[in-house]
Amino acid sequence: MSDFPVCVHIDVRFRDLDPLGHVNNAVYLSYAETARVEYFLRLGYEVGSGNFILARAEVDYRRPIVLHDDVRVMTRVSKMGNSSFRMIFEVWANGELAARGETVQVWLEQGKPSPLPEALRQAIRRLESDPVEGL
Ligand SMILES: CC(C)(COP(=O)(O)OP(=O)(O)OC[C@H]1O[C@@H](n2cnc3c(N)ncnc32)[C@H](O)[C@@H]1OP(=O)(O)O)[C@@H](O)C(=O)NCCC(=O)NCCSC(=O)c1cc(O)c2ccccc2c1O
Repeated sequence: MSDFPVCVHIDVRFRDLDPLGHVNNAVYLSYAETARVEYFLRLGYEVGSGNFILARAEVDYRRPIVLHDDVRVMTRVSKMGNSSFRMIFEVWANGELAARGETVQVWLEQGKPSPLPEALRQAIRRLESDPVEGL
């Protein structure tokens, strides 16, 4: 199994649920976002001249999550491109895989896709213990 450098605990809120009592599908992306933001914080990388934007998100749903489940989300970088990089995430509920997915982030400078800064690559290299394709 991959080693994820970041794992966050999620408190499932009543408003996350659909009328059947399951966490709504769109909410999984906000859980993944919580882990992604924690990953960026852990990188300690100061965004200077540019910013990230999310270009793509996909999710495979494996089992429902309900209120009071013990939910954890893990994430890591899986592939570095030129101006983009991919992250995978897994959502676990009570020790079972509930969903996994992937997002693509693009680095923008003056609003245009630009080569990922070398300092960002180095920060990711420091945080990740497994090899990352393209890094
Ligand atoms: C995303 C765009 C800026 C792409 O613009 P454009 O199409 O002109 O770019 P290129 O064709 O040159 O591609 C550059 C680069 O990106 C890869 N790529 C582009 N689109 C995709 C895609 N759909 N899937 C996969 N990969 C894609 C492409 O392969 C190139 O990769 P290289 O590595 O080879 O260079 C433009 O389409 C755009 O602006 N789209 C709208 C984006 C948007 O509005 N997103 C939602 C809001 S942002 C957001 O929600 C967000 C969430 C977070 O959790 C964040 C967390 C932390 C920081 C920021 C966050 C954030 O912004």
